[in-house]
Amino acid sequence: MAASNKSTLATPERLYPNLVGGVIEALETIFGMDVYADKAIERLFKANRKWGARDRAFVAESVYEIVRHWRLLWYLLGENPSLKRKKLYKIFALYRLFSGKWLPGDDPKWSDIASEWPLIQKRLDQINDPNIRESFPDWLAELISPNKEWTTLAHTLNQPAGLHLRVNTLLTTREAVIERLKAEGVEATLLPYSNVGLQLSERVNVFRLESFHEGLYEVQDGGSQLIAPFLNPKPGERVIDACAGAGGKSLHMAALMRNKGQIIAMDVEEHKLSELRRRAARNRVDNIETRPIEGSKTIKRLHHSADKLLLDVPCTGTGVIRRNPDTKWKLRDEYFQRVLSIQREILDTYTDMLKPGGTLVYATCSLIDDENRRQVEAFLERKKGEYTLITDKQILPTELDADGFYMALLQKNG
Ligand SMILES: C[S@@+](CC[C@H](N)C(=O)[O-])C[C@H]1O[C@@H](n2cnc3c(N)ncnc32)[C@H](O)[C@@H]1O
Repeated sequence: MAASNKSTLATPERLYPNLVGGVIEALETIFGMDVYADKAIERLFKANRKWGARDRAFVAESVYEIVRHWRLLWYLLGENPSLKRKKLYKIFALYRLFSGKWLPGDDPKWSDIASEWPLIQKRLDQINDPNIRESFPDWLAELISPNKEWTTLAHTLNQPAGLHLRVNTLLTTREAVIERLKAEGVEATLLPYSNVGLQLSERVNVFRLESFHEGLYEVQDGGSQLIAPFLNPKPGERVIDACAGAGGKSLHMAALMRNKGQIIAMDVEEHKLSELRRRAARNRVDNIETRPIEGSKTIKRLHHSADKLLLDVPCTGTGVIRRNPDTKWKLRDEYFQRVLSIQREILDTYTDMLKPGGTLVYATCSLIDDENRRQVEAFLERKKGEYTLITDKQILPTELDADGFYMALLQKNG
């Protein structure tokens, strides 16, 4: 957080106590009850239906910014993190001052923080450690930072992410969608690095637009839009998307395949596949068949059946920290180890579904090498010459306006 006088949102004329109270309540839920920020905010909004768009934006922005800079704010205060209300109000006030936002100076609630400001500024000037400055736990920074410009990357991961769309080329073109959005009052421009991508000039709720309900586009980060073309599925092929979730990449592959051939979209969570079916109907995609994974039999039945295979595996989500800043505080080593072992198992067993000579993409939204290149190298070694790594790529938010992704293209030798 750079001290600045600019707020991305209109600052309310007053700091309404109920809104500030909402921010505090959300922080208590996030840190005290281990609830993700988006869910905590959703809950808060449901309980306060009278809040208007501006109120909601104020609460959401304040909560996200405080979560992003949680370590730094407590460091500046010179105290250990606490969930005591009084302390949280102090953290809120510090966040306002620090980001150059207006704080009512004559309110006694904020007076002590205002008097501590010179000391706080001194502490700030003396920080040399990027993990404190950019608020990352040391253990996580150690995992992400090797071979990367850490200071810049950590800073970039604290910038709110933009809103990207993937245009459904089965129904329309990027240019036509730009025009359509304009008529609906939304400004969009071409996303330079994805030939189906658009970026919106401001965050708007596109889900309420008619153009969205017509299936003309999906909300999908630009980095994520690079994964389906990396596998390059062709019309008429049989493709398996083994960790399809709600189908962001299945739908993209269907468009690349011109709706011809077959995509088998699998996941261990059936509710995600039912969301995928809803999205497919909206996108007028009819070459996707969903199949829940109920055990090893589901995989065995598809032995040697796919021309192409996408393994978009569960991961730590460290590439999407811009969107989910609480990952920094919620991620535990135990979960990290579990995810590594699930990835290993998916690689070892799901690759049986690929035909000899077929290609697969292993992908994560992680910035940690253990989940990425190292995971792939270990797989190649275990499989002793059965597979060849064709190429791999790490997308960094410092290089593209995108979330962080890793993708590796492998061939099953014939
Ligand atoms: C990164 S997400 C997939 C996102 C999705 N491909 C998309 O583009 O929207 C990983 C998915 O893997 C699923 N998953 C977790 N464990 C799995 C397993 N053992 N086999 C298959 N899928 C699994 C999760 O439910 C989650 O939907």
